[in-house]
Amino acid sequence: MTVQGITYKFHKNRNVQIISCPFSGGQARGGVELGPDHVLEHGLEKQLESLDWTIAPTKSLSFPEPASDPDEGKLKRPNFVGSSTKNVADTVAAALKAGTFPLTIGGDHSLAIGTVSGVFSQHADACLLWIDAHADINTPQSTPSGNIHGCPVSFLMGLAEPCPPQFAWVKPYLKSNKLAYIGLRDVDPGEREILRKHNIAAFSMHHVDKYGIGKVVELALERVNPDGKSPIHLSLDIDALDPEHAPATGTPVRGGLSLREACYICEALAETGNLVAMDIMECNPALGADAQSVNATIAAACSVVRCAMGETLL
Ligand SMILES: NC(=[NH2+])NCCC[C@H](N)C(=O)O
Ligand SMILES: [Mn+2]
Ligand SMILES: [Mn+2]
Repeated sequence: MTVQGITYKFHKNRNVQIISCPFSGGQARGGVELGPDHVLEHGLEKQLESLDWTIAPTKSLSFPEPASDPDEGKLKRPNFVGSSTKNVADTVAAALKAGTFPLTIGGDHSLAIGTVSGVFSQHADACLLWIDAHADINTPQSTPSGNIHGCPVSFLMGLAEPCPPQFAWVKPYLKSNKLAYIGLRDVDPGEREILRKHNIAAFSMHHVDKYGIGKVVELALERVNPDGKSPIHLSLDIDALDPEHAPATGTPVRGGLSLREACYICEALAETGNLVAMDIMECNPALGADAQSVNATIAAACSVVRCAMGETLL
């Protein structure tokens, strides 16, 4: 692939399927369902076109709320999240079957139950890079909040026992040696135990400071993709970034990634040539202190996506 005289070794097939997911059922704060429209209004499609991607007509999913949705144990809105994420899984799988790169814009991070299921249904040997302040690996028992956006990884790994019936369709594709985190700094006690028990590659902000982001990405890829052959799914929660850069999000945590560190992660994954899907999640335009902080958050989301799609690699 040559663009303006520059040869790219990554993203051999530059066809992207944007999947807009205005979904907020995995947490309690209104407004995260507005994220996709804001990101699209920021001009993401044009930006990707200028990076020489062919854009399939954007798929905008709609998520009908079930008439009745009682808690399942501690879990809130299990029917809504279960059916919505199934829809996302089918859409992501179809995008991959059609030879496109699924770029899913959330919406809250429970959507990743769908995106990751869709990717692993097509690429059984894939690995998952989860860039987030949070581990999102609570089980239905360990969740302190009952918000399912704090639980997707446990469902994907089959750690929820018994599995809530709304998520019986989720296959436990994700093995502990195919998952790596970067950016963690707010991990619940139950999650900490799970990460240790399963020996999951978890790089916190401490490791980013200690080793530098370049080394951390290298270490993460060594753990989940030692032979360099696995397809990579990148699931990026905008709250991985420091609230200075991305304040408009539901669960901000201070002391996060700089914009450049987040961009670097995306560039390094693009550079592998193995990136097959990306999620950008948890932008909540209703939560910025003012228009400027919303705009900064949306601009940061567009930046990291462009970096993952090849912008800054020359
Ligand atoms: N996707 C997110 N922003 N997740 C935040 C999760 C917060 C907390 N660990 C919980 O389980 O409720
Ligand atoms: Mn998070
Ligand atoms: Mn998250």
